[in-house]
Amino acid sequence: MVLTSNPAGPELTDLHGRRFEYLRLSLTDVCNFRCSYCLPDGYRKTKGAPTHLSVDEIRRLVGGFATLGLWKIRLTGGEPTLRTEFLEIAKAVSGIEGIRQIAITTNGYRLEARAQHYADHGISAINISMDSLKPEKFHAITGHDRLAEILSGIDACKAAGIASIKLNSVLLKGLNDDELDDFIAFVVEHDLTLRFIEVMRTNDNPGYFIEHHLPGSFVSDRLKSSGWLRQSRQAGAGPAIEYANPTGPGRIGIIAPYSKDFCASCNRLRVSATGKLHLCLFGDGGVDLKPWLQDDAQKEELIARLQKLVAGKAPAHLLHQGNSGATPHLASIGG
Ligand SMILES: Nc1nc2c(ncn2[C@@H]2O[C@H](COP(=O)(O)OP(=O)(O)OP(=O)(O)O)[C@@H](O)[C@H]2O)c(=O)[nH]1
Ligand SMILES: C[S@@+](CC[C@H](N)C(=O)[O-])C[C@H]1O[C@@H](n2cnc3c(N)ncnc32)[C@H](O)[C@@H]1O
Ligand code: SF4
Ligand code: SF4
Repeated sequence: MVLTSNPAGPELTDLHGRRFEYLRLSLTDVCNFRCSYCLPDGYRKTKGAPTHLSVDEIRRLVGGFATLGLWKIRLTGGEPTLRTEFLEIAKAVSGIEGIRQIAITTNGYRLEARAQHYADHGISAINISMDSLKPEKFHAITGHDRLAEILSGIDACKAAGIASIKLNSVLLKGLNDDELDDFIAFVVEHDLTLRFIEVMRTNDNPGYFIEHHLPGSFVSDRLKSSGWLRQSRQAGAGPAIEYANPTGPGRIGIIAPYSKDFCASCNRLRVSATGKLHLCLFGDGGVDLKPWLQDDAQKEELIARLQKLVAGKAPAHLLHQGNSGATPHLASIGG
């Protein structure tokens, strides 16, 4: 039996029997990196683009979701830490009744200096993107020579007592697939979890996808042959299948959206930086929630709207048919 986190209250469910307890909230589309699979030409401002949600709008939004049983919020982007009110937002969200975890996904920007502030403002889980352990290759993939900063940022997160620290590496044929053993040695040495993400096709990267996509089995075959043990999924966890080192510390996860039944256990929703609800990473253009975030008195209306919209979530993405929905790149929606 699955226990609900909101036993007395309403829930967010869809017609395929999935319950949603995890919100990925993008704080900004802006990014300072130029990852080759995401924003190879860097962030470009579009004229007349809608403004991002204010702190008050975010508070109302998360309050509505929390009433519907969502307890985990991941702040993402673009690069979420570039948002000037980042700490204020983290603090505001962590104080909302029912919210049990504030997580962030970051490229590690200024992490060493800021990790303690993050912890002090209620952030207890940090996922850090790190696509290579070789400085030159890291630079080539992200457009920035900042691997050393990430490494010292990881140490700072540990020192700040961040309870969960994970690394994300997009698995890229011909770019970092030769580093698999180095990544494994790194997580064992540093007692960390690293997840390999299969590169996903978006509307902007079809050629790149064909050139660099590698199935997650490239990693799982290697792990299984060395005796790594597949773990069961934790409550509220993302879609990664994780393996534990049989002889010591370290975990490796695989996020394989092209694998069978990947979407059957989908437990997350997304809201873009401008306040659009996206039912799927590869869905349509999203539904604007801003009109229901203007006054605290709109909460009942917001909740009713969320329940109605979420009920209609599609069963799965259509990536196998080469259909990435309306998603130009993952920075537009927060990954
Ligand atoms: N297709 C798809 N990819 C996802 C989904 N969730 C996460 N990913 C991919 O995995 C990347 C890293 O996810 P994270 O931001 O670290 O979040 P998470 O995997 O939910 O992390 P945990 O909460 O620590 O389990 C995302 O940016 C996406 O590229 C999902 O629901 N669908
Ligand atoms: C969109 S970024 C946003 C947060 C932050 N800027 C970062 O890079 O961690 C979130 C995650 O999406 C991953 N990502 C971006 N584009 C991707 C793609 N096309 N396929 C797979 N993962 C992708 C990144 O590697 C990163 O781990
Ligand atoms: S993956 Fe993250 S860091 Fe890289 S360009 Fe996209 S949003 Fe920026
Ligand atoms: S692709 Fe869409 S339905 Fe599938 S797991 Fe991701 S968000 Fe959920």
